[in-house]
Amino acid sequence: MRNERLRQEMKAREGELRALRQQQQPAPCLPCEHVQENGRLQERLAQLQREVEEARAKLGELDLEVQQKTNRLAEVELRLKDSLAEKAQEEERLSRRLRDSQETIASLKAQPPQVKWVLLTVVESSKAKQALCESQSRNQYLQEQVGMQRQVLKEMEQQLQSSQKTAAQLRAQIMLYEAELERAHGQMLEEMQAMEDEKNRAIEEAFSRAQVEMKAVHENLAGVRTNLLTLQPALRTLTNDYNSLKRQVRDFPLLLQETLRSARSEIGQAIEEVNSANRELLRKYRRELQLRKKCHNELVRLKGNIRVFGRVRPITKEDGVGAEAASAVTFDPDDDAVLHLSHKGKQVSFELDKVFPPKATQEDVFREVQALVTSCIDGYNVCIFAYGQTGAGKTYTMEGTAANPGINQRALQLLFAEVRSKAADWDYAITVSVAEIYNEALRDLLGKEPQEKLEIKLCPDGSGQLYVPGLTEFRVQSVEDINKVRRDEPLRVGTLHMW
Ligand SMILES: Nc1ncnc2c1ncn2[C@@H]1O[C@H](COP(=O)(O)OP(=O)(O)OP(=O)(O)O)[C@@H](O)[C@H]1O
Repeated sequence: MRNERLRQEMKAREGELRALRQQQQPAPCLPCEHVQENGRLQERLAQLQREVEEARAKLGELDLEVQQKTNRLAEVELRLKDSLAEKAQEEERLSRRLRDSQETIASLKAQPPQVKWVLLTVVESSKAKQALCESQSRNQYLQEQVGMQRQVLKEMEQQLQSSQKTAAQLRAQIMLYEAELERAHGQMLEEMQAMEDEKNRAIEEAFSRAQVEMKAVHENLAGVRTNLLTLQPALRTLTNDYNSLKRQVRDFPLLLQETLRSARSEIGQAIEEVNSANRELLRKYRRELQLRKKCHNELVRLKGNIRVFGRVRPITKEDGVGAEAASAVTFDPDDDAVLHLSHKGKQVSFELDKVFPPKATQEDVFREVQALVTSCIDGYNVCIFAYGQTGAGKTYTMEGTAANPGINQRALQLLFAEVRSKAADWDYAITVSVAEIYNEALRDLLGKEPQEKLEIKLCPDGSGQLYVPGLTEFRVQSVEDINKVRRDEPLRVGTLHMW
């Protein structure tokens, strides 16, 4: 009963396992840890099934063994029964023969007195003699018969005794057989009980293991289900995204071809436009270049290649006091190119390209030279330098102050502004070098060895240009870069070279 119940429970668990496996099968999802966990659970289920199969096979073997032993026992019992029946029949037959013999003996014992009387009467006549002879012979025969019967009786008694002995032996043997049978039966029952116990134990162990595993499987399955439920929206979103991406990928070559075609035509059109614009710009540039060169040449022709400006600074307390200090320099109100200097009572006049009076501002001075800066950008060499006695205002004019910068700062601002405005069409490289000529010696003020004397040489390209081999150059991108270089080594001379 218990085995049957366990079998039914095992069948029910197997059914649950199959149902779980079927539930797990249709979940082809993305490769994730749940799939791996499913794989592990399936392996575990397969292992449990194998264990159940093994237990079932073992149970079948035990059943077979019990069946064989039961059959053997039934055979032995049957043989014993047959043997007992045979013995009982033999005993019955012998008893019957013994009874017959005893009856025969008893009947023979009852006959003798009649025979003796007949013998006496027969002696008197021949007939009697004959009868006597016959009786005698008959008597003889009967006696022989009696002897024979006695012999038979004796034999039968012996046979009976031997049969009784055999029956006793058989009974003892039967008892032995019965005892042995009982013992074998008990042993068999014990073995059957042990096997039954072992089988039950194995089934219970397998069942409890299966229950534990089933519980774990259920828990894992619940977790997997929960994860699947939480993953389903994400999976749906991913599937939608994937489908939309697939559509995009499918349509992409067409879209790409279309886009490339339109881009090509746009680019071709743009290139054509740019080319025509470039051609137009080039034409304009060449025209402007020619115009500028013409202007420059005109300027040079009109103003001369070398221009000399005079600037009279305001009177300071270092100039002394008095009328002489105040009236040392006078101007012609009608000509800004003439300067009169009073020297020892005589007036000396100087004619220059332009004279800046004390009231002239830094902007006024720079306006006069700023065309030279643009000439520098156009490829002409320009040199602006200040000359004068100590305190004449060279540094003020060239460098100026932070609040009121001079030619240098303004020229650099203009230079970089011009370069920036042309940056789309031109590449400019601006470098800074600072050199000093003092007592006929040329020194590199930005070099590592400022005391080292350098030389001025003619360019070997035959252009007639001068250059200083080994002069340190710094590439600069802005006015601030130049000022930084100059902060490290301030210009000692108020001179600006551009080339
Ligand atoms: N146009 C001007 N307006 C106002 N102040 C000026 C002007 N020119 C020069 N000064 C002032 O005169 C003084 C001397 O000028 P500055 O130092 O420029 O002379 P310098 O020629 O460079 O002298 P040095 O050769 O000795 O260096 C300075 O205080 C300067 O501010």
